[in-house]
This record gives sequence, C-alpha cells and structure tokens, in this order.
Amino acid sequence: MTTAVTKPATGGNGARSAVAASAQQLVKSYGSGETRVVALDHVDVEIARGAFTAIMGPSGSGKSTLMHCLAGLDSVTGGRVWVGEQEITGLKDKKLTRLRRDRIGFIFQAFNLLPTLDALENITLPMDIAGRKPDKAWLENVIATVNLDGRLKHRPSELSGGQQQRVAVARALAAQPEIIFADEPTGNLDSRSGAEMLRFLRRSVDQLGQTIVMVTHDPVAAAYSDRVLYLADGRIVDEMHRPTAEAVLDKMLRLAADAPEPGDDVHGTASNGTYRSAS
Ligand SMILES: Nc1ncnc2c1ncn2[C@@H]1O[C@H](COP(=O)(O)OP(=O)(O)OP(=O)(O)O)[C@@H](O)[C@H]1O
Repeated sequence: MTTAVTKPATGGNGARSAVAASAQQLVKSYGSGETRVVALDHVDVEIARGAFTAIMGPSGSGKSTLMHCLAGLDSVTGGRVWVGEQEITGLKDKKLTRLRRDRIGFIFQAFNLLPTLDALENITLPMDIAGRKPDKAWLENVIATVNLDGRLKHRPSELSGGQQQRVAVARALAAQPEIIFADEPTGNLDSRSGAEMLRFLRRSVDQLGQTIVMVTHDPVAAAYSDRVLYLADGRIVDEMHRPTAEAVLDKMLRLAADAPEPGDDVHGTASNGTYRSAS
C-alpha cells in the first residue's frame, strides 16, 4: 500500500494561499481587425489548491488557451493572472521561465520524454535542470504510486504508451510543483490505461495534496475531478461540483443545445463556437 506523504507547507515563494492560480478579467485575442479572434473574453477564475479541476467546453471554446495563460505559457491581451500569491502578468521572460520550472508541472498529450534517458532520469530531469536534489522519500512515493517499480531503467521506447504516460505524470509530480496543468492527459491512451491514469491523478490529489487542472472532452475523465468549469465562446458559462459522468454529459448536451446556431448573429459568434469581435 502506498503511504500518504504530506506535501511541504511552502511552495517556491513560501506562500500557500487556498487559491493555487487565478485570473481576473483575462482576455486573450489573436490577430487583429477582421480576423481578430477573442479566445478568452474577460474570464474570472480561481483554482482551489489541493483540488482537481477539469476544464470542459466545445472545440475552440478556449480551454487550452485558458490553461496556457494560467500556466504562464502564453502572454495575455488583458487582465491579470496569479500563481498562488504571485502575479505573473508582466513578469519578464526569465522570471516566468524560472517560475514555471520551480512551481508548475505539465502533462501534455505528447509526453515529451527524452528517448536517450531511462524512466528515472526522465522523471528527475526537471529537478536536475533546476539543480535541485529530489526529496528521496517523496520520489519513492511518487514512483510507487505510479506503479513504475521495475521499469525505472527502461528507456521510453521500451515502455508501453500507458507506462510512458505514467513516467510523464511522475515527472510532473516528482518536482512537487504547486500546480499541475494537464492537457487531455488521457487523449492518447486506451480506455484501461486512461482510467488508470485518472485514478492515479485522483490519488495524487487525495493522498499527496496535489493541485491539478485538466483540460478534457471526456465526461468520464471529468468525473474524476472535484469541480468542472465549462467554457463556451471564451467565457466560463457554468460549473459543477462533485461531478458524475452522467451529470457532466447531460450538462454538455444542454449547453450545446443552448449554443447559438451558425448563422445566428450573436456578437459575431463564429461557426466553430469561437467568439469573434465585431469589427
Ligand atoms: N495561435 C493562435 N492563433 C490564432 N488563433 C488561435 C491560436 N490559438 C488558438 N486560437 C484560436 O483561439 C480559440 C480558442 O482556442 P483553444 O485552443 O484555446 O480552444 P480549445 O477549447 O482548447 O479547443 P480544442 O478543444 O479544439 O482543443 C480558437 O478559435 C482557436 O482557433
């Protein structure tokens, strides 16, 4: 059985508020004039620390953009973004890179494992780059939790897709980031590996106190979260606490039914659900 380990009480800057990340009046637009696309339209959001938050919404509704802006991977057009107590809007590139490295973990669909390193080396790579020594007890706990014992000396090419994904998750968790952002983390997995991954993410929140934000299209995946945020046309239009897959699916169907039809001239809404500014 895995032993629960309490996460350290302080993060990169020593601050530990109940909110792990937040945005106020966040606007992100691409292009200008006729072709301007407003991907995020004055979004206010708070991500609770130690909780599992899912972001859902139709294709083009702004889910990835929201995640990238909250994680400091993308600049914003307007509004403010914080990671914990630290405002990241306006931070210079160097400081932002360091903040991402020290305080944020990422799990993307492409696992981005280095092929020449074995599983353990991949897991500890971010800490090696940052010149930090892994906390041994923590690392062992993470490795046991992701069930990678016996696979640590294998290179990515010698691991299954599910195992590679677990290495990517272990890499994100091992550095004890304040917050992990996961973009469709089960998107490339078969349903069994996907369910395993989601159970693991859930356990990391319950047992390790991790904070996770996950973008997903899948109501079953969203049901592993504590709270689902629904985006449409670059705005948060609804949320659900303690979701079930049935309730999430039902909500998605109702939101889709409420969405304007292509051709309805509501604020110049594009046919893919994207809000376009009226020029
Ligand atoms: N680099 C970019 N340049 C121009 N437009 C962009 C860019 N990135 C995103 N967009 C637009 O912003 C809107 C939101 O995109 P985003 O990728 O956040 O949506 P999403 O909800 O994550 O979609 P999906 O579920 O299809 O991944 C879309 O209309 C998209 O076309």
